[in-house]
Amino acid sequence: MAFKNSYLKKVYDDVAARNKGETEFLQAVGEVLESLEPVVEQNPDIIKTGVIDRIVEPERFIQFRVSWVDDAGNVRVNRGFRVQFNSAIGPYKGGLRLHPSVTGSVIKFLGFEQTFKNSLTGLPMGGGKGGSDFDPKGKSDAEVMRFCQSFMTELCKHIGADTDVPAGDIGVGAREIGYMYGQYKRLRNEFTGVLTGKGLTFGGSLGRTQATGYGLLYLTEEMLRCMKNDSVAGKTVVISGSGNVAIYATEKAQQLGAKVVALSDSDGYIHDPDGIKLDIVKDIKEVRRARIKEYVQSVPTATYTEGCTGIWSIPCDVALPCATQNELDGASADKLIQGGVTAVAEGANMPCTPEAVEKLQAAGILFAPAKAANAGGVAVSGLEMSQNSLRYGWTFEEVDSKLHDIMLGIFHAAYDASEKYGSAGNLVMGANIAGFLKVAEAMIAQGVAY
Ligand SMILES: NC(=O)C1=CN([C@@H]2O[C@H](COP(=O)(O)OP(=O)(O)OC[C@H]3O[C@@H](n4cnc5c(N)ncnc54)[C@H](O)[C@@H]3O)[C@@H](O)[C@H]2O)C=CC1
Ligand SMILES: O=C(O)CCC(=O)C(=O)O
Repeated sequence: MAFKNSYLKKVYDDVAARNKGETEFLQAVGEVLESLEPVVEQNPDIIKTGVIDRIVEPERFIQFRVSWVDDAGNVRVNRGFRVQFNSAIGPYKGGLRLHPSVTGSVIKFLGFEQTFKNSLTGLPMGGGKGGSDFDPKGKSDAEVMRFCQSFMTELCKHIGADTDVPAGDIGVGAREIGYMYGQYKRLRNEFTGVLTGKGLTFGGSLGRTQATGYGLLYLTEEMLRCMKNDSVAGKTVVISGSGNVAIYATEKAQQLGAKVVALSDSDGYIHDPDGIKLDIVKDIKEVRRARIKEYVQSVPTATYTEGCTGIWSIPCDVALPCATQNELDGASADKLIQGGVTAVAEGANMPCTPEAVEKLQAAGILFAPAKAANAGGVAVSGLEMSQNSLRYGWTFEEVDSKLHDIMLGIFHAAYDASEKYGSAGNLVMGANIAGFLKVAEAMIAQGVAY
């Protein structure tokens, strides 16, 4: 990390010393602190409030044992986490990830980012995140249910509709939220909006399934319109991943008139130059929970290639990384630039490495960071909380129109902050600053012992 400001360098060094080896968390903290240099320069009094020293330390970090019994009768043990990062502007809010790569560092980076993302939505939500190193791949429905029940048996002691409201993330969709909600209700005997992403028959919001992918395209469209007088229509788009975010990003991109030519999973990627047939992908991923390579059995003109990073060699106008953190590195950024990319927007959380972001920005590529670009999911989660509190449900069109307005608001908040703090068009800096300022103001108003 290259800090010009000695105070920010000291904050970063303290975080690095306290969180040794937590590379993902340190990467996320370093990026935000770098963005705050002009804020500290313009308002040196902020140092005395200690708000920056406080915002990088989670309010609470919970780690717990999750034991469950597999179909063969064996006892299995996983590690569960919930980080309650910041509650200055609302109850902790953020998803749960089930993936073998989950560690304390991954959960902390996600919870830290969530704090600023939630602030950008304009809704009253603090930052949190959780999950487990449980691997849902290859598990039966009954095993997933038993795991989710055991996980919630501990998690329910720490969450609540006005305290902390988890939702889905990688490996957690409608099925897992249903099992967890059922267990919460059994244990607590209360029907509240304690989770979002719920099924539509028990308090879920229309539009939550589509929200992150649709929101990503609403923001990308606004970025192209305002910064390049252009639009998504007619563009060739490459999207990584083939989960919730990637599928609904593809759907909205196609509705806006773009051609999506590639998708991937953790084994490899498909390239369909004629345009991805989304109904086939939905059947493979949402119904059969199978691998993306099966696509070429239905579409023989498409190709399948093993490995994840090759997808960025496919020439495109717009690239939307929607799989996982650090999936797009400096070499992949070079390939995208050579392939003529003009805009990159992050659907996943922190999918581009710092080197990739630097290269894309230096090449003049429009770049929308995750905190802004993928905030649509949590925004509609916030709308689900509102509907639960009202004991009411809005139509799909009502939710979608609010989502659209929120995403445009996020783009303009980030753009305006980038201008005000001297880096017009640098949306990484703008999103970090705009997200930070609201949380910081609330923390200062609430006093030092939060
Ligand atoms: N679901 C949501 O509402 C939101 C999700 N996100 C982020 O979006 C990303 C994707 O999440 P979801 O779509 O919800 O998860 P998901 O579990 O529905 O799908 C994840 C997909 O990524 C693929 N994948 C995993 N590692 C990969 C790799 N190295 N290369 C290529 N593909 C890989 C998986 O095979 C799967 O198809 C994550 O970073 C998540 O944190 C961000 C905001 C909201
Ligand atoms: O809907 C939510 O509460 C969380 C979504 C999420 O995990 C994210 O924005 O990364």
